[in-house]
Amino acid sequence: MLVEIGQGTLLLTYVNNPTEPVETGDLVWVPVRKQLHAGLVMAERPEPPAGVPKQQLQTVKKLILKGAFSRVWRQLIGWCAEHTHTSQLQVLRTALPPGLLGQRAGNHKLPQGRRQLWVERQPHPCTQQDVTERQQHLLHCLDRHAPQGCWLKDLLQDSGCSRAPVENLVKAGLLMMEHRHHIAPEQPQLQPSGSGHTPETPQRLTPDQSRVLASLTAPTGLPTGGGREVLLWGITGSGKTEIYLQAAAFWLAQGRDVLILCPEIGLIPQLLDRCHRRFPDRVLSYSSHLSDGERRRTWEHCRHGGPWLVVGTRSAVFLPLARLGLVVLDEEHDPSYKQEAPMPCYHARDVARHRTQQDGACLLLGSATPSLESWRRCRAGPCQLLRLKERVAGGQLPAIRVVDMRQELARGQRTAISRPLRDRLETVCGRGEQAVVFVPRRGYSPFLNCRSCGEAMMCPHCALPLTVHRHHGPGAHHDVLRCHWCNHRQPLQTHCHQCGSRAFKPFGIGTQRVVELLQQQLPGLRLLRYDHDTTRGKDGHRRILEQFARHRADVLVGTQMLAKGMDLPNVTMAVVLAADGLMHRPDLRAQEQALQVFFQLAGRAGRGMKPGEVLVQTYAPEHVVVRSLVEGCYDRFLNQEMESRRRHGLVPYVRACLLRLSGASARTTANGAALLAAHLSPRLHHRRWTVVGPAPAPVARVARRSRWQLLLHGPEGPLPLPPGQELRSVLPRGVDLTIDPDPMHL
Ligand SMILES: Nc1ncnc2c1ncn2[C@@H]1O[C@H](COP(=O)(O)OP(=O)(O)OP(=O)(O)O)[C@@H](O)[C@H]1O
Ligand SMILES: [Zn+2]
Repeated sequence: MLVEIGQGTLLLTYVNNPTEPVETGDLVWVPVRKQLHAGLVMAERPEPPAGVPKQQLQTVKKLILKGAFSRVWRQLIGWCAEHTHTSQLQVLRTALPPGLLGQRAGNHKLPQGRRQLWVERQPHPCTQQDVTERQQHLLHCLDRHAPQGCWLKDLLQDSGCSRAPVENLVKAGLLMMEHRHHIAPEQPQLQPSGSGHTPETPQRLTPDQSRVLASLTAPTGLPTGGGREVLLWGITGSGKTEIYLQAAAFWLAQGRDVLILCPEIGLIPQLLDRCHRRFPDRVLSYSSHLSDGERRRTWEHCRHGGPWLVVGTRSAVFLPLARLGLVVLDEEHDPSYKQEAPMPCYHARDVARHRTQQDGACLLLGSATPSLESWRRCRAGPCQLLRLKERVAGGQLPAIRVVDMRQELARGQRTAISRPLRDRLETVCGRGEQAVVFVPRRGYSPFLNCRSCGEAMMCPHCALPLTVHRHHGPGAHHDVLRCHWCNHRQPLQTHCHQCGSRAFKPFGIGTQRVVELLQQQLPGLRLLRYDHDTTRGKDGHRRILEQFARHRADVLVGTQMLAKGMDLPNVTMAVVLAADGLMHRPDLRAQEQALQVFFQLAGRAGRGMKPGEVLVQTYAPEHVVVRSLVEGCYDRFLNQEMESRRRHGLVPYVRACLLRLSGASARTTANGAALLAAHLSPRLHHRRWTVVGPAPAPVARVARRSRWQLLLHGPEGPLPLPPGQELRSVLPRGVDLTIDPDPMHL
């Protein structure tokens, strides 16, 4: 029994309830220290665990929900645990909505619903006997429309059969049938607050879009049970979203559920609005914007009724949708699909792929700038490639102009806003059009230097400089220092703690600073800021985007969230204020990711009838990333990068795994890393894996904890790691270990 107590989750053993026996997958009440807690039955065993006398075990109190978790869903959790080297408990903690387990007897209101008959394939059929034609037809209907099972009444309706052949199949051991609670979809969720949606009809597809949709929905001829994977590589503004929606309509019409994942919470409101307009009553959402109760409700709805269209972020990939037909990963290249911490360090794309294979569903990966991993899967075979090479309205991709900041400097221009940028912004906004300006960092400036000794102000808890944030009061402003990693805040000091000097200078630029500079240099411009600090709260993203869409501002200055998904016809200019920071990060994927962001950002300009333009400020105009952007050659970049990775034996041609250690004591953590390396090396060597390190992590201390890491490299295939328990037993007390297979940052 899995029981959540306080912050932790435990696996406990109970005696089954004699009057109302419970089974694997049921949600039940169990006593823990004289209080009732909700628990999930994970497995049934004939005997108590070794060494535990049966009379010491307590008894299951009461059933809450029969069959709360299906066999297929539990298999998914098991697979994910194995794949991420995590316990099933930890995967469940990520996969379940907050507060589903736990001690909440009072407010634990799960919808009860009516009891109805549920039919599914017997997982291990024990007979091989012949079936009649009618029975064959029934099995075929079930496999095609509901491989995970369905309500008896739906199956009868779907197949046009009577109940007798179903019962015979149950007798023959090919099907199983049981009572479950069926919750009618009386109140599908929850339209976003304050938005009355006018229904919307599908758009007439362009010939290119029609071709893509036709191949997506064509019968595959795949044997039942197999999944299918498609990469939709469509340039920005080529109408991918419309294809997602029409593909969703196709699967919904067949009674199958559809899941659309977005990499970032800021993208959800717009997409959700469109889905609500297109499919009133069918739409659910699941992201951390929702309250615990709302998330639990979505979860519950997923198990019943439907078919649903769910829009969500990463963890929505675990929702218990029973008849999954289509999973879309929009912006599939986005690194936010990977969970870095806490464990399980899973990639939503891998989980989605496994699910779609399990359920005989379609996985649709959409991007204007596909990841190297997905591109490789296309070339190697398992993934089908569909392309959209034109913008919907036949509009051109915007022209890209590079401003060489070295020349600007030589001309005596010392500010971050170059002359060409100032001129273009003035012209564009003077015409009544709008611009977006991308700045990689938020805040006023990324760090504060002492002018006398050069010392940067560091966070007292982390090995990182503090960021300057400016607060504007009436008529005055004051600065505070903040750590973006541990949230530490402190007032600006008046003198340097190293040399006593009072001369401080903020270094580098963040979004706040750019707004201030633009205000000074183009006083008439109306500006809005779009970053983590200005989009707090439930409707934060929607609020700012709506203001901008209503032309309450001429320029939107923001971080990466600006680059994604925004579809505003009046935006004709996109600006990369400082390209260099992103391109030169010490990371294997730095170039690929920088180019992805730049292409995405460029794609925001000129989406309507008016042509767009892009301006990139950089000190390295001849850099391969800048050149690829200017020439519009993402393909070429991808192929060259892939060839270079192959030649040098780098991911994705090899596998990697990062072992991250952290502990309060620097010495003990370093010691732990060395012990772990010594323990692993012989075993890994044997399997042709190598250990790089131990080394301090790139950020060697966060929130007062030291961080070390071991990087493992080896041939493709399974990770030759012993179980996490064995690894942890090598470590000194107080040192934590995170296992991150296929890490995004190398
Ligand atoms: N068949 C169509 N007819 C008319 N307009 C369309 C059609 N398909 C899409 N559009 C419109 O074209 C615009 C761009 O489409 P969409 O946002 O789907 O592109 P996208 O490929 O998802 O772009 P990005 O990758 O940049 O987010 C939208 O305003 C959309 O409403
Ligand atoms: Zn800190």
